[in-house]
Order: sequence, then C-alpha cells, then structure tokens
Amino acid sequence: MEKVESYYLYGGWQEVWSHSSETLDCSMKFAIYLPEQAKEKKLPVLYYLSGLTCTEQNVMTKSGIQRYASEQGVIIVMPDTSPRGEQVADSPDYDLGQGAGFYVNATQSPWNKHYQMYHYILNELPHLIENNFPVTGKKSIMGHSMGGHGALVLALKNPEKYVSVSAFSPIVSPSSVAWGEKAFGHYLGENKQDWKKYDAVNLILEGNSVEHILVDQGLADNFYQSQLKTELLENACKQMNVNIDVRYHQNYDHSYYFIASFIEDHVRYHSERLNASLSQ
Ligand SMILES: N[C@@H](CCC(=O)N[C@@H](CSC=O)C(=O)NCC(=O)O)C(=O)O
Repeated sequence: MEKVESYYLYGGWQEVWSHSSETLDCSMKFAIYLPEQAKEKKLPVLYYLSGLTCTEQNVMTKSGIQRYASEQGVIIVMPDTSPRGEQVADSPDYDLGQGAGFYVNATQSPWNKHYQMYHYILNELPHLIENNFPVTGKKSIMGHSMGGHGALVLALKNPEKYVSVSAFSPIVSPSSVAWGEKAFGHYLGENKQDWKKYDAVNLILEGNSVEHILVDQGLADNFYQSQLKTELLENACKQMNVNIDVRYHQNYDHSYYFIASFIEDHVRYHSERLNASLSQ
C-alpha cells in the first residue's frame, strides 16, 4: 500500500491510498478520513459507495462528509467505483466499464477478468482496512445512485456484516431500468434470473431484510422517474414489513449539492447505530 495524498482537516487526516487488488487484478485507490479520535482509539467505519463516473475523489472533495465524521468519531472509507487501468476492459459510455462497476461480480467476458466489485467491497477492502487502520470491526454502508444500489444490495445480502445502511437517490431496481439493463446485460449476461441477486427490490421481495433503511431522494432529480424509481423500494418494504424511511425533498437534484445538504443526517444515523452496536 502507498499513501498518495494526505490533507489535514477538522482535526483529522484525509488520505488517499493506492494498493494492488488481488480481487480486481489491478491497482486501485481508496480515500479514507481518519478523525482526530483515531489517534487515541479504534473507531467504527462507514463505507461510502459512489455513483456513475465517480472515483474516490467526488465524495471526498464535494460532500463535506469529513466535518460530521470528525464530530461523530467515525472513519469514512470511500472506494473507487470500478477496476482501473489500460489493461482493464472499458467502454466510451459513461454508464458502462470504468467508473461504472455496479458493485457486481461480472460473469461475462471481457468484463469478468477485473469487474468483481461486489467481492472487493465485501471482502478485500475491509480486510485491508482492518489490517492497516485503527478500526473496531463494526461497519456500516451507504451510497449514492449506483452506489446506493451497491450499498442496499451489500447490506441486504449480508445483514450480519453491516450495522446499518442508507442511500442518496439509489437505483433501487437495476433490473427494471435502462442503466441497470445495460450494465447487467454486459456484466452478467442475458439471463435475467442472474440479475435478481443484485436487485434490492427483488432481494426484499424474496425475504432479505435489514433492521432499517434510510433513503433521501430529491424531487428535482432528472433520473428519479426513469432510473431510480424510489417508490418500488417503498412498496417492496411495505409489502415485506421492512422498516424504511424515505425522505423526499422539493427542489433538490441528483448532484453533490443535494448530498452535501443531508450528509450530516446520514453520518449521524450510522454513528448512532455503530456506537450502540459497540456496547452490545
Ligand atoms: N452528467 C453526469 C452523468 C453521470 C452522473 O450524474 N453521475 C452521478 C452519479 S449517477 C448514478 O450513479 C455522479 O455522482 N456524478 C459525479 C459528480 O461529482 O456529480 C456526468 O457526466 O457526471
């Protein structure tokens, strides 16, 4: 591992690290914010999964998350959104290939050689974090858009691994919207049965559950009706008695201005649950 960026803010360190990923078979970067409290003791971790076109830089530079991580004493880990490099399959489209890993394990050539983001986020990255930083082992997960989809799927499939889950503007049912149909078709093949294990709405309807879900959705979001379809998640949760709070916000769009406006609530939401779980 090599530290490639380092900044001091709110009494803690914002760092970017580069490492060789066995799962993705390429060099990867992740950002990590270590609040002041991490100098004294081990802290819980909140993973933030970003959306289409993002790297680890978007949330790190645009959301203001560090201020609230510092207040709450939570370490934030911000991974990249896909494998990277000249040797890694890519597409000129913004919604396929590098920057658009969709947090699945690809089964189809040429994508399956590197695009194993589900395993990377679930296994390899947490091991790396736990072996190199002062963390407790308790972790939660959140994300935005494609990253909201990733966070919901990872938590619903592994409720024992994540204390809590939340999302901004998530793609709740990638199997039934254009972004997901395109990506899943390439990464997972044409058999739609194989898509279902990466579809949050489907997972809930099949009986997967978590204690609670928090979602924020802007009503001026250009992707809301076509790609996000938040109500499908609300309806599935209602049908299956899964606790969810979906907060709709007038005038807010899909951008990091929206995320910056409500990121404090999400950090607090996770911090309360992570700290309660530490005393159990
Ligand atoms: N015009 C955008 C299209 C892509 C986009 O909106 N990306 C979002 C996530 S969308 C779902 O996963 C994003 O987070 N963009 C990065 C940012 O810093 O705003 C574009 O080309 O970026």
